[in-house]
Amino acid sequence: MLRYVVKRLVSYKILNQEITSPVMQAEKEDEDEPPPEEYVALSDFTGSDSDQLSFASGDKLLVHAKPSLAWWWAELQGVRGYVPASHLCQDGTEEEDPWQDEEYFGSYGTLKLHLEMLSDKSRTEAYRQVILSNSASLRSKVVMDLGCGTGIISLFCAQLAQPSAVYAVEASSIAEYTRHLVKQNGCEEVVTVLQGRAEEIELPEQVDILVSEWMGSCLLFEFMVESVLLARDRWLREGGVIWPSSAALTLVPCQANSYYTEKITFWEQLYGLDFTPLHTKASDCTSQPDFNTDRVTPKQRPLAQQEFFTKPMFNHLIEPSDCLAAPCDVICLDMYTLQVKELEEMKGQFHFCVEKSGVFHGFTAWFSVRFDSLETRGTAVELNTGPNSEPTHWKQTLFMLDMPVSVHAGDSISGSIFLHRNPKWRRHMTITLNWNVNSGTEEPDNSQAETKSFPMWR
Ligand SMILES: NC(=[NH2+])NCCC[C@H]1O[C@@H](n2cnc3c(N)ncnc32)[C@H](O)[C@@H]1O
Repeated sequence: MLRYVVKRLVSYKILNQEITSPVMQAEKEDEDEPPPEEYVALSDFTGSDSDQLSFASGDKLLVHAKPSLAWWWAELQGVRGYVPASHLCQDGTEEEDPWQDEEYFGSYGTLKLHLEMLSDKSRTEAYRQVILSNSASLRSKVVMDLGCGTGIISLFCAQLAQPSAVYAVEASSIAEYTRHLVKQNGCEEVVTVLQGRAEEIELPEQVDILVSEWMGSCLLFEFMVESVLLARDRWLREGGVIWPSSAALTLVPCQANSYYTEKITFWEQLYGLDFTPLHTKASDCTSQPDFNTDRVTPKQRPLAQQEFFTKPMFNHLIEPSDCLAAPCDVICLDMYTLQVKELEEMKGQFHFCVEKSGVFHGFTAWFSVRFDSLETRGTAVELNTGPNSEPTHWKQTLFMLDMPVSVHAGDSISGSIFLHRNPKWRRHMTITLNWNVNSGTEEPDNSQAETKSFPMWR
């Protein structure tokens, strides 16, 4: 999953080399400007200041430049201005599959991804422990392993328990090798590898257990969870068990001094020169605009923050000492009742009591999943990807504010998190954080409400 993201980021990197043109490019009028691209407005937008261009759903805009991922320089009926990229899509001629399956399953057809996942001992041992601790109850049961990859979970089932059948479903070309691995380990009597998408393959029977390792960055990126829910509804018999049984997304306000220093403070003193205009736009405006909001366009948002803090940092390792408060589970999923339509927009609230003074650089997120025991009164197994557990290949995800805030013990940080699935790119989402910092000493002041949206990754 992260490797998929890295692959995407590589392609984004190539993309960014094309479009990391400074804002001035957006205003450049000369003839070598590349021809504008035509986009269609998905919804209405009303600009909030003079350099933003308002439009209505269905309007055809000409996009002249993409100086940032969030704001583009576009034209409508001869007038140019900044527009929010999230409101636009290329007209219907765009052929690309919204699930990007060719690239997605192509990336899982390489050993690189499976090597990394199998190298993650916390992840792989958790699934092994689930099978081992439920081996007696797995006797004579029918199992579906959705997205089996190299088949490790299916092989655990055949090696550690005596199920009557395991259907190992894998859409990528790795499935051809998975069949060899099943035979090589003497499991071909029990394990049947079916190559194809779980949504499209046919099983010969209903299953008693549906097991899958589907979790992505911030729990949901890749949205493979949708495939698990569809398989649950189609193949899991009444009273069957789904592993993981539940999942939680956890959030904490945090310091991120080294990352902030590396990307922002770095510009303070460079070889005796002052590069601070790259991280502060104070000179351009009388009052420093509030960068932590979506309303600021590239012109107001400093270039360094725009380039380094627009997207989440997906391979962050947070130290427990960087946590400014006790972490909070902000979104909890019950895999037995969760519906696909609920994946479009998920919301969680939080209220953090700051436990120690420090700099509030942003939020860090991670997830945990739980595997209910098949045995009555049996012990559940948990896989936790947070800072107090053994590190996993998921690491944690860091959401940086453009402007850090000093906080003190006794302050509170309250607000909400929105996971908004991308209506067009179905494996992607935007995570919007809304927060208020309230000093422990003064009356709560809601005018400090902040909001910032982070594309993951489109
Ligand atoms: N934890 C994750 N985020 N990804 C790790 C597991 C992903 C594995 O499931 C396969 N896979 C993903 N979706 C599907 C699907 N709908 N049908 C079959 N295989 C799938 C994919 O090819 C890969 O081998």
